[in-house]
Amino acid sequence: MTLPSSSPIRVLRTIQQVRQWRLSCLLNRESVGLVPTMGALHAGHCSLVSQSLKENDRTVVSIFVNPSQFAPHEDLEAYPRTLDTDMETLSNFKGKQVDAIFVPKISEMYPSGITLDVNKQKGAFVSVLGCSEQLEGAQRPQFFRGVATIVTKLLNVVTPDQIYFGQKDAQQYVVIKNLVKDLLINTNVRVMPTSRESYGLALSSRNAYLSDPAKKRAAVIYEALHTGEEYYNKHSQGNQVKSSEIIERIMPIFNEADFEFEMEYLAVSHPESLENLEYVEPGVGAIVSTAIRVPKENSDEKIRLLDNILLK
Ligand SMILES: Nc1ncnc2c1ncn2[C@@H]1O[C@H](COP(=O)(O)OP(=O)(O)OP(=O)(O)O)[C@@H](O)[C@H]1O
Ligand SMILES: CC(C)(CO)[C@@H](O)C(=O)[O-]
Ligand code: BAL
Repeated sequence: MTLPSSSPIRVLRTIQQVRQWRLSCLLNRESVGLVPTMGALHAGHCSLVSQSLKENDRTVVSIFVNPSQFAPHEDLEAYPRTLDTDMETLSNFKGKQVDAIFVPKISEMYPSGITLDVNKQKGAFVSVLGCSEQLEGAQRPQFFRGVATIVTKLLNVVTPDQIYFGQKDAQQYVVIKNLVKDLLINTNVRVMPTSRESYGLALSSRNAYLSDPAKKRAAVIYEALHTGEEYYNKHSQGNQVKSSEIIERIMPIFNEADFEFEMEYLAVSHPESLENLEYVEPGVGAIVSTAIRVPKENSDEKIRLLDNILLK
């Protein structure tokens, strides 16, 4: 896990190293962008990095598979870890380069230790009020608390001018925006559009669990959401549109899919509060989001994928 000695990218492993790096940026009056990731980098992550490179003097990418956002039965152990390839990917940006990669150990980020059992976690974990019990929050109760905790820690360590998230994990960025606002954290939360395969499937590190044919089949997720978007765009010219009508356009596409899937939720939510919406008002808009478990090829195992569409 090393970069070529000629690489200008600094690999920071401790909080102290990050703080020193950050201080040097401050002394040079350089703005800093932070892109938090769990690694297994793909073009979606790279779009966040490119944006940060454009908008800041310096960019740091964190790579940390955060245990506290996984429940004990989830895929923490199996989660793809491809640090060498990730470092290569981050070294290969054309033009302006990433300045630093932060790759902390678990003990660095969780000095009081950590257990995956949310009821036994000690130390300062960040509770998220409001939207934590809906959608992802209902399906993965530990998820928002874990994400809010690690992102707060990263913000405390890096103090970036801007922090970058992807539209794909819509509920995550809504939670983070609320957290930054409510805890009066001095950073700008930037959200970048979802990068997709040419056939529509949202890029995701967990796609690595699927074969190419299984990924192609999973493209039905985007096809279905896009059908809902088209319906909304056609009927929303100055009018509110009933959420149930949007859902009624989306569901048949899923039902015609030629594989067995499990839908955890399909919801039309307010873009800022994530409250369930009965009607979508043009100008206010909505997030139509879904979590689907799609089968791996030749296996009973199902992989959980997220996607969403932003209605304007
Ligand atoms: N397809 C994508 N387009 C744009 N941003 C993305 C995309 N996929 C992930 N991101 C963003 O990259 C950041 C890091 O995400 P993460 O490392 O968890 O990757 P991921 O692909 O979302 O992984 P997972 O499969 O675990 O959901 C998050 O802000 C996430 O929203
Ligand atoms: C924001 C994040 C890096 C926190 O671990 C993670 O949830 C992710 O990659 O989306
Ligand atoms: N991108 C979301 C990270 C997670 O599912 O844990």
